[in-house]
Amino acid sequence: MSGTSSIKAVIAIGTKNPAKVHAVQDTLLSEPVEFVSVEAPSGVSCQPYSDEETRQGAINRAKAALAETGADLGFGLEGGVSETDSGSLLLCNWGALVDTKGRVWEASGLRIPVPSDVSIALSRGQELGTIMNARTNEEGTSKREGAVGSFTANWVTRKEMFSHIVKALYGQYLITKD
Ligand SMILES: O=P(O)(O)OP(=O)(O)OP(=O)(O)OC[C@H]1O[C@@H](n2cnc3c(O)ncnc32)[C@H](O)[C@@H]1O
Ligand SMILES: [Mg+2]
Repeated sequence: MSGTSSIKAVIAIGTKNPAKVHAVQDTLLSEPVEFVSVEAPSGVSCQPYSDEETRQGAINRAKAALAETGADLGFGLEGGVSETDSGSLLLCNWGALVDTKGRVWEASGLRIPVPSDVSIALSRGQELGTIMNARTNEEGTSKREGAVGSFTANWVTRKEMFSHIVKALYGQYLITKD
């Protein structure tokens, strides 16, 4: 049987975390693309502690995912916290999309205050995922609803939050790629 097969762009996703992988795959479901997910180093600390570090982690992951796979596009998504002028913490999340020409598109997502008990644990050097597991008495919260889900009674989940970033990245890419 012969058929016409359209050539699909391959998108590499720089993580194995299902909350992030599904955010990309489900958001771009109707686009002419294929997906591959790979562990990609963020090149920043496990728990980024500023907007800039979180943003850089997303860019590094996107570039590493592209380099590891030879895909057409690479997505990097990174979660972190950033300090306000008054010293309190906000959850922050960043995404980057890169292409084979070295172009980079960026977007950040929802910011929401981190409750003070969680902030204190973070300031002692613990990773947010670990703190949230202990706080909810569950394992793998960062792979599901995430801290943002816990702080919003699951009105905003980690996947949904990253989906918004993915839309902002892909939309920017579509209008500037040519
Ligand atoms: O496998 P990777 O992709 O690294 O997935 P991760 O869950 O470790 O995700 P990040 O490195 O991007 O996140 C940094 C830390 O923040 C935690 N985290 C959990 N939920 C989060 C949320 O809603 N926003 C930001 N960070 C979150 C996460 O578990 C990590 O400890
Ligand atoms: Mg991580």
